[in-house]
Amino acid sequence: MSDVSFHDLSSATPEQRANLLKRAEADLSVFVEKVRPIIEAVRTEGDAALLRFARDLDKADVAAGGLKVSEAEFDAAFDKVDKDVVDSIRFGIENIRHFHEEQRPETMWLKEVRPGAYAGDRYTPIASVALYVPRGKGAFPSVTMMTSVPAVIAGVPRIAIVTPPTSDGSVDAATLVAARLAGVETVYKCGGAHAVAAVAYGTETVKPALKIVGPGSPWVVAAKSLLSSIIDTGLPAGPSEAIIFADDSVDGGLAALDLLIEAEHGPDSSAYLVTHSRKVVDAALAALPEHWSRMSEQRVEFSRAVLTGKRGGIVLTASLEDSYRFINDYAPEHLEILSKEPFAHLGHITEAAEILMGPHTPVTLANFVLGPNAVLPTSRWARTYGPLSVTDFLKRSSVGYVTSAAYPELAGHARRLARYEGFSSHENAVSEIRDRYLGG
Ligand SMILES: NC(=O)c1ccc[n+]([C@@H]2O[C@H](COP(=O)([O-])OP(=O)(O)OC[C@H]3O[C@@H](n4cnc5c(N)ncnc54)[C@H](O)[C@@H]3O)[C@@H](O)[C@H]2O)c1
Ligand SMILES: N[C@H](CO)Cc1c[nH]c[nH+]1
Ligand SMILES: [Zn+2]
Repeated sequence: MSDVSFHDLSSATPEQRANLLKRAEADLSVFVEKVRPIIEAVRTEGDAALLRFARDLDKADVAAGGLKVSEAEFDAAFDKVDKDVVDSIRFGIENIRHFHEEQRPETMWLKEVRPGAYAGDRYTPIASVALYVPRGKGAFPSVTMMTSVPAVIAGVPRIAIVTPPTSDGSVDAATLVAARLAGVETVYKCGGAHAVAAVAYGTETVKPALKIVGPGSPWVVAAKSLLSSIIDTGLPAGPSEAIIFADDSVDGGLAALDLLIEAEHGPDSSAYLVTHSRKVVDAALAALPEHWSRMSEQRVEFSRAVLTGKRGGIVLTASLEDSYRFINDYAPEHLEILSKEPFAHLGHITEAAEILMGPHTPVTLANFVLGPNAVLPTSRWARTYGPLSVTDFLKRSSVGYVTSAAYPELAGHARRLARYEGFSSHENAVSEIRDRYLGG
């Protein structure tokens, strides 16, 4: 398809190259300004604002008093969802659980740092967490699985899902099935910026939470940025993005197939095929029309917008090293390494939130059922954040214990440093005054 964006890195200026790294979240200013009054309305009006935004923004008819999903709605969801889909949700949850159980740290460890002096860490669950499950350009039982399972493993006592209602005022049935199978029973029918405000401030129905995690549209991302001093907003997960990296050992048609996976999320997604092989580029371009012919109209529209726009397409590099450099600069949310020898490339990649190895590990598998978490940092945040994990639902306290035998040596050194820093009370607390009380 000739209108697919094509970028030849060997002739790109530094500015053109820098532009390729920009995501939709690079400029949230328009969203931030629109979101500000939404947040204020939820803060001051509570449930009434949530019901109004459900009607005006989600086009959903939620009854007064109906913001929380009832037991009966949960039960009915199991009748609505195809049994095979329920089986696949169970299969996914099982793998996600196996994977995340490995992440759970020991409740406490203590190390003897000096004879008789101990120091370590203790982990306890965060008291209350909200899980954002999107429902704009698709339904996301998978996000329900990815957020709920680690929260339950961490032992968070109060977990609530917030998700936009559909037009009849219900919540996507598979989302409810996934929530219950993962062990979460509280679901509120609100989404977008208003949901973030609701869990930050609390309303008559929605209990406030200490933290919100989960991906969302720029509306959600903008609200999180405005509310980050009220509620912990966790890792930044915005519109989906992927790099499909191919060396010259694979078919470009396959690379094109996988390029479309994340490109179909929405027009604000980002997706590049990165390769130094002309042969791969030509085969990918030739294959795209056939792949598009097998997709729904809406997903063609979304992925075409991405691949013909400023945040997607094909990047032809000068060499393998140039490909590695571009990928590390870009720091993608999802990275596929399409190669007969994927592990030969792995050591060259340091900046990517998820790295999927070889042609049998397409992004789809990891999005749904492989086990690792598919809630991942976007917009280059993979340079400092990792995927959502059990530790996102825990907090860490340091623990120290000094015995009388170890005390004198530590006190002597601490005293000197306290004096140097000019803290007389700190110093007194480890001087001869303290010895008086300890009977020494
Ligand atoms: N990074 C990740 O881990 C990850 C995982 C899954 C999905 N995603 C991404 O999450 C995003 C989900 O977005 P989505 O749109 O499907 O669902 P969403 O739930 O995030 O957004 C829909 C909400 O936005 C609100 N909204 C829509 N238009 C609005 C307006 N004009 N003013 C105020 N609010 C408005 C709606 O009321 C609705 O509640 C996608 O971009 C997807 O790619 C990311
Ligand atoms: N690709 C998304 C994360 O960016 C996860 C997902 C769920 N469903 C489909 N895709
Ligand atoms: Zn996806």
